[in-house]
Amino acid sequence: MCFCAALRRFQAVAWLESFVGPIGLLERPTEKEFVSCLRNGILLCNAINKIQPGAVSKVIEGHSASQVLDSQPLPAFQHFENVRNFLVAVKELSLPAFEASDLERDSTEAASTVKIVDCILALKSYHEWKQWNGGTNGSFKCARSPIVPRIHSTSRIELVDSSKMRKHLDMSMFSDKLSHGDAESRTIEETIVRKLVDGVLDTKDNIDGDMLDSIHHGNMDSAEFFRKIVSCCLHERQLNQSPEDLKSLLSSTRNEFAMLESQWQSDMNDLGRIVQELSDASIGYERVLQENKDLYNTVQDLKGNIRVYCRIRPLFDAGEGSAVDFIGDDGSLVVVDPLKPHREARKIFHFNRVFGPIATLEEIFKDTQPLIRSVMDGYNVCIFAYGQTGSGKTYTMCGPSGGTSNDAGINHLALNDLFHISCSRKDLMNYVVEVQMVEVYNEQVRDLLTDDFSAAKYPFKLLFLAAYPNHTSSLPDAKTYVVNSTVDVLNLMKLGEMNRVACSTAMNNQSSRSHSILTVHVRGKDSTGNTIRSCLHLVDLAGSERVDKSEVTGDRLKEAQYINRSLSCLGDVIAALAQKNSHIPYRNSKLTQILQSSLGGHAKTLMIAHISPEAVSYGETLSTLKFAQRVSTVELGAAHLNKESTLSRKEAQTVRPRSFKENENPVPDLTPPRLRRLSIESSTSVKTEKVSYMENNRYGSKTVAAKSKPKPECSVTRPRRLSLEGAKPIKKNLPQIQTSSVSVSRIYELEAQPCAIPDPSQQQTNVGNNNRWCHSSEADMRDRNCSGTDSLIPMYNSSIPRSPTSSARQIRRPELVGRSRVQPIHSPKTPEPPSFSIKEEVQALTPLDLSFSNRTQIPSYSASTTKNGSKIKKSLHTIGKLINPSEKRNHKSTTTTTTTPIIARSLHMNGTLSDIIEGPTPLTANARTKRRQSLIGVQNTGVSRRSSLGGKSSDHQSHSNEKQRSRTPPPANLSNKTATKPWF
Ligand SMILES: Nc1ncnc2c1ncn2[C@@H]1O[C@H](COP(=O)(O)OP(=O)(O)OP(=O)(O)O)[C@@H](O)[C@H]1O
Repeated sequence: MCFCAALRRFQAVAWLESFVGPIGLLERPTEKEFVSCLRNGILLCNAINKIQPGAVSKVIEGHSASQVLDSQPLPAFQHFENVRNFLVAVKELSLPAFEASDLERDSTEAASTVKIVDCILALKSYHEWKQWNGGTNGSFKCARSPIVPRIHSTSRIELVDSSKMRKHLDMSMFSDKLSHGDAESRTIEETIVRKLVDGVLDTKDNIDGDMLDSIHHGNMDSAEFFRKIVSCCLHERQLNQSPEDLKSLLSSTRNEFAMLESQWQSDMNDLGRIVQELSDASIGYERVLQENKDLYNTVQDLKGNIRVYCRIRPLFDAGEGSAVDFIGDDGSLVVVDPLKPHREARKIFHFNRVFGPIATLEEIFKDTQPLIRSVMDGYNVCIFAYGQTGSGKTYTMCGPSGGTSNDAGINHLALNDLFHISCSRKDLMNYVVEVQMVEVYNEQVRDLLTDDFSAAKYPFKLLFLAAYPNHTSSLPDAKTYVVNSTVDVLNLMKLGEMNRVACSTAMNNQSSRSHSILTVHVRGKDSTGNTIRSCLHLVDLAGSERVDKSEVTGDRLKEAQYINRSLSCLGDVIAALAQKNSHIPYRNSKLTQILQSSLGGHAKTLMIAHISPEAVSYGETLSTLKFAQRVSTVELGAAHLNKESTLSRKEAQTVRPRSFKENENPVPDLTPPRLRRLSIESSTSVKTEKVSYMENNRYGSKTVAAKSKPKPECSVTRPRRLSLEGAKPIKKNLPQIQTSSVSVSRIYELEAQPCAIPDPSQQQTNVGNNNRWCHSSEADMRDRNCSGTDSLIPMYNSSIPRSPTSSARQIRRPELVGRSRVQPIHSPKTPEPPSFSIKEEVQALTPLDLSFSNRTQIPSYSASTTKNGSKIKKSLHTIGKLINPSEKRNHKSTTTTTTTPIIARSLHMNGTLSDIIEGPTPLTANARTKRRQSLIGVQNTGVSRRSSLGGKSSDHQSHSNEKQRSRTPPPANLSNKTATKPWF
């Protein structure tokens, strides 16, 4: 039996009944009943006419359905006419037809019935298509019947595939094959699937025609087709589910969803925990990195390394090869000789930062800013530009056009920043900024901010700051101007630049022939009375040059030799510092003397090494880079904070010795401590006492406070301070020092008391405009040996170019665009030689001043050294005891360092204070031995310890001794051109 055909038949009957009305058949009629019902053609004609009105124009009505069922034969013509008309109409609609004979009663066959059923179902599909489409859109394409059965026997059905060979689906064959075992199991499986497909096809009459085509053409295999059908059925079933089913489905879905949700929640929690852990780890890592960085910086700060930046000037000729091969973000720099890139190996250098040719001044300043800011916190800072001539030092320090506000250099930006900070902290602290500007030209120090350039003004004498702790300037004779804004400083800088010696050379048409030093002194005082004092050196060195390249002669050649020599001395100092030598040859040049506090003191120092990338400068570039690399290894020791608290000042005042008056200045310490030789651990306490001492000096008080609170770690400096306490008798003969002391203390007093400037007309153009710090009266000014005109600063027209000249720039009096008054603060004058009676002094001393008595007695010994050798020995012994008996052994070396020079210096205090001014010379062990021998009369050399600076022939031996001690060469003989070879 053909299950599929039967199903389709029933479907056709059901449709006919629903479409044309009751046809008198059961729900599932047999083939015979089905055919009989249709035989007269009336039902078929009615159906097609209903679909396509008028398709069969005349339907011949015949027997009723009951007559048909009664199997009464109809007249043949009637039967034939209706069926023929119907088949014609069907063919016109391009629907599958059948043969009229298929409706013959006695010839009922499965195949013919199938055709009739196909035709009826095609009509149904056409009707549905027409309804859906309205019959207007396209033409109806009838799906082909999936099966055209041919019945061979009652139990055998042959499926005809339209395109392929026939396949037998025979149940008997199926059962036969089942018994053939596994070999044919696959075929069986296929067969089963096909059977199922048949069933589905019978029920799913609305299956997409294309899908049917696909399976018939073999484009889709049966299994796939079946899967699609089943999923479709399942879907339908779900849609047709009852509300209860849906409810249960909903609740189960909800449960599933809740479960998924909780699962998702817990997964998210896990994920969150993991992300949190990762984030914690990453934050921790960042923190550790930051800590490492901070620690590294702290170590660097403690070591006090000089920071070194390198700046590369752009090529003048863009087509030329550059010596710079690579610039790394980490401060590495690779250079190679552009002329021999293959033969010469590349050289790698490392600095704190490297700025390429396109780096702007703002970028450089950004990295420099923290240093400058620390000036306002009380640290001394030195920034100096180094490099060969024409490499861009002046460009960096002063800006492209010499420091105009449009193109600001480091100097300008730094001062801008200082004033900005000063302004932002004005509620917390009152700052006072003073400026000095000098140049070192041919080993002479000249004030660039003076309008009096008579030769008598220079050379200046230099102070050793360590010997004058109450000074922030080593140049007391250079004019100091109080400034209130960057504009003030710019005006002063313009004046300084105008006065600076510059000329044209083959290497640079505006070559600076001197080292210029702009010094900014900062004093700050907060509401509680705490003060800070610091200074910022901004140094534009003259460039090293090869005289053969710069093609200079005459005066220019002499200048070049001086420049090279002083740079060579700078190199010597750097080398000695890098090697931690006991002797640092600061005194070999004025430049190193001035920079001593920055290079060897506890300052923060930054060197900006400049290089020219041209091939012709490759040799000098290498020299500069090597020098800079070496500088970066120099350890300065931790930078000192120059801060003083009110407490320490009060403490010092309460224990002030009875025998001394206010405003009496002690003799400066002759033997400044080598601060950088002190251990970092003790630096804080030393610093505190030092500051206290400094302030005491400022107010003319004494430093007995230090004595009243002995601290073992301060033993290095204390004896020296004690030794200064007894300077009162000497001070009587030092009126200028006394005056200057008043001046400095007045500054602090006047800070809170604005006072009038004597000449109101001058007040109008007062660049400094600093009432707080001006001098109170003309008398004061006279006291300070300062005339009214001294305080007048000519304001030069900024448009005046710094013209290159073939000779050293004459000190021109440029056009004045206005005269402004900046109140100069005069530093103390150079003290005059003391002349005093030692005996008187000894009598005047109290037991408290025993240390000083030792010191003051010593000059008398020096006068009679040969007679009183034993006294000297005794004196030395006493001094040793006074230092600190318990520490004498432990600090043997430091004690010697601090005391011996005092004695040594005192021994040679033969009535002039020039020695004091020039400061002490650190002594090596060898020198100390010699000195001691001379003291005890074993060997009296009688030589002066004058430094190489200004050393006269009488100092020759001392000089040669110094030469022996120092590993650095003596000052070159300037008359000898070949002798001026740079250190590097
Ligand atoms: N970064 C730069 N960008 C553009 N031009 C520069 C730069 N640096 C320097 N120059 C130019 O190079 C020339 C030489 O510069 P500068 O005078 O600053 O050199 P210097 O090192 O100070 O020389 P000297 O030591 O002889 O005084 C100037 O014309 C300057 O404008």
